[in-house]
Amino acid sequence: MMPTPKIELAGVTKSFDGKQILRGIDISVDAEESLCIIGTSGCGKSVSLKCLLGLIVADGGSIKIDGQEILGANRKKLEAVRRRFGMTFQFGALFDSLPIWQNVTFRLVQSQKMSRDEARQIAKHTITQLGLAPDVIDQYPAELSGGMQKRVALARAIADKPEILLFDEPTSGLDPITGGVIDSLIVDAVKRLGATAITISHDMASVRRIADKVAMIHNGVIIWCGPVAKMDDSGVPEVHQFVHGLAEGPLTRPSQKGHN
Ligand SMILES: Nc1ncnc2c1ncn2[C@@H]1O[C@H](COP(=O)(O)OP(=O)(O)OP(=O)(O)O)[C@@H](O)[C@H]1O
Repeated sequence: MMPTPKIELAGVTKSFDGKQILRGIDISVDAEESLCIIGTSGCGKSVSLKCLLGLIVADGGSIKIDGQEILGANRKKLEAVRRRFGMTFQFGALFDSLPIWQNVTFRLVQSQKMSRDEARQIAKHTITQLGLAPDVIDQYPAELSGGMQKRVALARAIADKPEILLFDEPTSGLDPITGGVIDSLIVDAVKRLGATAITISHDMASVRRIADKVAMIHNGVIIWCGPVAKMDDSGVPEVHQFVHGLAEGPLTRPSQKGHN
């Protein structure tokens, strides 16, 4: 018998103000698998992850975690489900007014009554695993470089050892070397935790490092999903154009051609 997928979205739809963004998203991710979602800007990658987290309520379809339906679940159930997720957001990941140790252990302190010393120890342990110096825990986000802030955001996502990790453009805005370091930290963390991961990325080098499986969203549906090794010969013109960053192809909108 096939194992139950860890995460399964089936026919997920979502419109905003009459505009349909998701037209029936089907995604299945097995336990301990790492999926990357790709697609042009505004195609609905973040909306899909937010539906999965219950931050946005999908209009229709089904969203299951370990075979349990969560679309339409009550707040209590959603909160319990959310606790199983670690997430790094694309923007504004850290709380500027809190020192790094509080940023990293924010959820742990909230959900478990934990002493200040214990929280500081966990923060120190987690950030040093990610290659930051232990004394960084007493600094504030504004004192750190972009790459260090991404490591702190990653530390926060993994500090309470979640089963599922979601990353929204984890390497955006980083130089390629720092981006590569963050990618390998993500791969290590996912392996170490035995977590299931979904990452949104525009950076194809990063996708090749992180993904077991890749799914591309276009016009509100998944137009291709397959192992990362098959991405280069998907046979789908939109995937080919995106993966190779070609200016010409089916994804190029008419408004971007001529007319200027
Ligand atoms: N809360 C919201 N209210 C109204 N429209 C929204 C909302 N959230 C997203 N959208 C719209 O849904 C579309 C998809 O947004 P989404 O953030 O998922 O894109 P994306 O694929 O993640 O893009 P990018 O790669 O640029 O981050 C956009 O047109 C966006 O304006």
